[in-house]
Amino acid sequence: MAASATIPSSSFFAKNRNHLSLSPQNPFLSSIFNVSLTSNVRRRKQTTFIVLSMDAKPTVLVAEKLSDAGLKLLKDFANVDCSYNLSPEELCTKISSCDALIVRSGTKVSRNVFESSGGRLKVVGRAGVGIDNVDLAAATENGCLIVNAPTANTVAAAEHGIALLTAMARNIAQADASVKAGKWQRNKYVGVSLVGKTLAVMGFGKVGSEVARRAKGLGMHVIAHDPYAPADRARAMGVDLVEFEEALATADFISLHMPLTPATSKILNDETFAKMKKGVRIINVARGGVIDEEALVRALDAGIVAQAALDVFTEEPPSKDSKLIQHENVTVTPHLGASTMEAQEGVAVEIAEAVVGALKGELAATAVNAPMVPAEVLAELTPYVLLAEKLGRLAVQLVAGGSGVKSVKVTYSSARGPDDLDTRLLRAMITKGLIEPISSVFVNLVNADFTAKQRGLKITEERVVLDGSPENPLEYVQVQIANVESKFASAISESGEVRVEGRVKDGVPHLTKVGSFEVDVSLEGSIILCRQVDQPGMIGKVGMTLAEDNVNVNFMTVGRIAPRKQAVMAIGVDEQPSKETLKKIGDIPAIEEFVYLKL
Ligand SMILES: NC(=O)c1ccc[n+]([C@@H]2O[C@H](COP(=O)([O-])OP(=O)(O)OC[C@H]3O[C@@H](n4cnc5c(N)ncnc54)[C@H](O)[C@@H]3O)[C@@H](O)[C@H]2O)c1
Ligand SMILES: O=C(O)[C@H](O)COP(=O)(O)O
Repeated sequence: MAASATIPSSSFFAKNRNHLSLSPQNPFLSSIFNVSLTSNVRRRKQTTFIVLSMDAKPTVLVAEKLSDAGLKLLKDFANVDCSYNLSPEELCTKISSCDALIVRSGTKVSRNVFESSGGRLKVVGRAGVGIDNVDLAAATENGCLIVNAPTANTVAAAEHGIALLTAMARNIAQADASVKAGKWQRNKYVGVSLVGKTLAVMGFGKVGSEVARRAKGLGMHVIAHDPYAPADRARAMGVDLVEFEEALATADFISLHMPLTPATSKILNDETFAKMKKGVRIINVARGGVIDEEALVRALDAGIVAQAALDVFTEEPPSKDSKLIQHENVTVTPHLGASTMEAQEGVAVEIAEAVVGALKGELAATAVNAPMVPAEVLAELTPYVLLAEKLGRLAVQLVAGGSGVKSVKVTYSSARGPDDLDTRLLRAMITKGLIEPISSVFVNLVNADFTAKQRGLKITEERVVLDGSPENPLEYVQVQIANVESKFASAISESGEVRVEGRVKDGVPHLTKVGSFEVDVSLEGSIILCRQVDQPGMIGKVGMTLAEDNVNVNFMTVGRIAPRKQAVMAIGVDEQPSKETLKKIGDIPAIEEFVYLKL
């Protein structure tokens, strides 16, 4: 009857720069990928499992050119299929045999791609920043993790922005073409100076702030508009954060550095061009879609915009006879912002590490559609995450019929302040525990909230703040399911819900309450709950019945209202008892009800 810990301590975690490495048996691994070290690719209901057995490597499809350094990292871990220029149909066909996909901005990762993968595609790595070419909603619905490489090309993009700014101001591209055409037009290509001019940086994030820093070095007066940027960061760089309208009205140059979102789509349009200073110059190394390109042609023709320098387009490549591309006051490059040797090597390594990490079950620091939890927080939360899933599993199995579960309340009790506890991970795992035993749906950290919503499962969370030393992140977690009947009446609390409560003891999750009965059983193997009239010999009788079936008991406790009154016995078992054995337990005269629960 000795308890045994399921979570090794120090060897369990191996931290690296961005990730927390976890052993293959860990909760995140199974949560994100359902990886098994021993099984081969197999179907579980509708879900294909990724397999990391020694002889079955995952397959990574690299759909756009990636630097050798990144490819090498991938090849050390996976089978790598470099297939460039695939048509959408070819991509959909290939994807069903791939566990991961790596793209740049040139590949549309549409809903069709996720649906065609049949559940096998577990991670898409975007070797760059912008993820507007990936259908994030479809990825999330299909439980596919999206990671990007958000930092390695920042400087390259900023340098390209400055290159376009200076080239445009001095007509470099046009003058170059003219000289090569045998002309010598010194009067035609008189430029404008930058020093003392106002540059409005629209989007003061990574690239925008690097552009601002460089423009200050050129002697420009830099202002920025970004509704989400902290003013003190801008102030520290000598940049004034201003409202959108002010930026439009005062800038001599406008450089765009915001992501393409529904809010920024065509943010420069007829109406906004009309508010600009006559003769303004526009630089775009963000995304083509932030400008209404037809309106820009009109503004150029009207002389509102004197010049534009564009690296990105609504459609890439743009049509050859596009009026915008051919406009004599427009300088263009074919989406070269991130295209330096250094940046490409950087993004390739960054994305390869993130994809390999994700395939190993690590939580990526650059996850776009899953909770990003710092490694040290994750290390502390791990046993609680395991506890959360198991409590969800137990609670739903206690419900008669199971599927009527609609309203779940989770209570986290902690001596830490509410801001110190990120419950997204815990909520996702409770959701997984609640849904998986009663459905064919595969739930992971990526799709947990979506799946709960889709099933009409409302999960409310409550914090109980305890006095005392906040040594542990949590004291207990309680899961209550309202408006249901239980197949084990003793699991119903005084207030009428199915209730289970658990704690982590010495790093091991324990079930500590069922209904209003205190119990104490480590959450490993499976559990038998029996309600009986408290009397001598009960532990022996049940223990012997299990022993006769060669079922090993790993833990056993009795929680009772009072001596010789009603009691709930919780028994942890390593093996599944046979039906006959369970019947024999039920037939022991003092046992009033019992339930067998798989963890
Ligand atoms: N041309 C290229 O090759 C290339 C290379 C790198 C990045 N990019 C693009 O540049 C853009 C910026 O990249 P980043 O790495 O700096 O991203 P980032 O997330 O660090 O910065 C984007 C900034 O835009 C701000 N923003 C959001 N909505 C805004 C709005 N309505 N108005 C003003 N600001 C708004 C955000 O608050 C954020 O600070 C992205 O679109 C990215 O795809 C292009
Ligand atoms: O968003 C980005 O990172 C840039 O636009 C670069 O895109 P690319 O990887 O296609 O060059």
